[in-house]
Amino acid sequence: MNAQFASIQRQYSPAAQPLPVSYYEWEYRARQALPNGPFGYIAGGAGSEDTMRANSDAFLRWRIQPRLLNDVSKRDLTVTLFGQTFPVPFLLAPIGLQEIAHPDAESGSARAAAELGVPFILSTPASRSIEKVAEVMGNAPRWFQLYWGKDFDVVASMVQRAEKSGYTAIVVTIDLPVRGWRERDIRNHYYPARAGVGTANFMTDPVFRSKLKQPPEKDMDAAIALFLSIYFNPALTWNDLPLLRQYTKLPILLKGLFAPQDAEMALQYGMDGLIVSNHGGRQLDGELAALDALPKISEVVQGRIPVLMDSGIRGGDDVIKALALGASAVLLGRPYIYGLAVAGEQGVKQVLSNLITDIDLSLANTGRKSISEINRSLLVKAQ
Ligand SMILES: Cc1cc2nc3c(=O)[nH]c(=O)nc-3n(C[C@H](O)[C@H](O)[C@H](O)COP(=O)(O)O)c2cc1C
Ligand SMILES: CCCCCCC(=O)C(=O)O
Repeated sequence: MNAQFASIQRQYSPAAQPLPVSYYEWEYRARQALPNGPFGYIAGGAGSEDTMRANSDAFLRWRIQPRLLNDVSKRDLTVTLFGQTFPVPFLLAPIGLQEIAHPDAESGSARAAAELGVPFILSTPASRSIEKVAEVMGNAPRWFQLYWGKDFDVVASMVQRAEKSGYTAIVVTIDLPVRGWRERDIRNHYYPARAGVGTANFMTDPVFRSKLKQPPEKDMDAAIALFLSIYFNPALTWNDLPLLRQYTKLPILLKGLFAPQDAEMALQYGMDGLIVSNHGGRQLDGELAALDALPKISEVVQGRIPVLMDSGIRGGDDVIKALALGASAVLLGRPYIYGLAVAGEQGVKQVLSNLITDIDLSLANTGRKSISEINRSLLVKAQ
């Protein structure tokens, strides 16, 4: 582990500050910190939350079989994606509306990520703008997640703002043509976007603003109505994808991909990367666990483009299992938002530094020295 992580680990060690350690403690403390509405929005999934549970259960069906006596005194956690080398094999998943968790919001998460060199993926429905987050991150690595709404002028404008502000990849999320059936939100009557939460990238967008009769500062209701009317785009198809290429030179990844046939399509359409994800079980209950979908997708792709994965990553062993099943890197979702909810930026930093240490120790205990040495031979199916 490099000295920077070691010193942050000491600075934020649970002994020095009474912050949680395990995922379950963070979740418990977040539940205490937040009202029902925001907590349910973050923690909840679609329907009866079968898929959300399946995401975690899937990791239990694989067991790690270490190979020992292999001098693991020096270890390398780096991964290289699209020519950029990152110090750890995970990125922060795009999570919108972060101000419902804590006033530090995306600025806090992005600052914590930047301090540790963990790449941060900013969401389209963020509560802090593309430019604001770029400002707090300096030169630290960041990608932009795109919800491709109904108004392509606005979509293109956001992508170009991201490119100009130093984001180095575009993640197009394709698994939200419409909102999922989220029972906790229905029960709690919780629809924060209707109150304008998560609209920072729209309210600051010159093209979006040009479509309003009055600026949002003068008529917020009309601005929110326009946002809601263009946000979801159930009509999007594969044939729309080439258009995006005309507006950016950045690598384009598709997030939310599940079927091997769709992986074939993504290759045909020249996509640069894929993220196997079921949105943390928030969209379609009954879907396969994300980890179970990963091996077939990586078999189709055969290493031609990076395949990333999220939905259910909680600890270092989960990261190792996903990498062993073909992921080039993984995305961390809810765990860091619970860190944000409990202790703002410092909570995120603690969650990240714990995970980094956990991955490092787990790697050593598998008998591997580097992420590139992780492969399928590390795993056996649990009986
Ligand atoms: C509160 C919340 C908001 C999210 N917002 C977005 C988003 O704006 N864009 C996106 O692509 N995915 C979004 N996701 C999905 C995450 O990127 C990721 O796929 C998911 O959290 C992975 O599941 P896990 O957190 O259970 O590991 C969101 C997830 C949560 C929990
Ligand atoms: C109208 C705003 C919807 C935001 C969806 C964000 C997301 O991906 C999620 O909640 O999941």
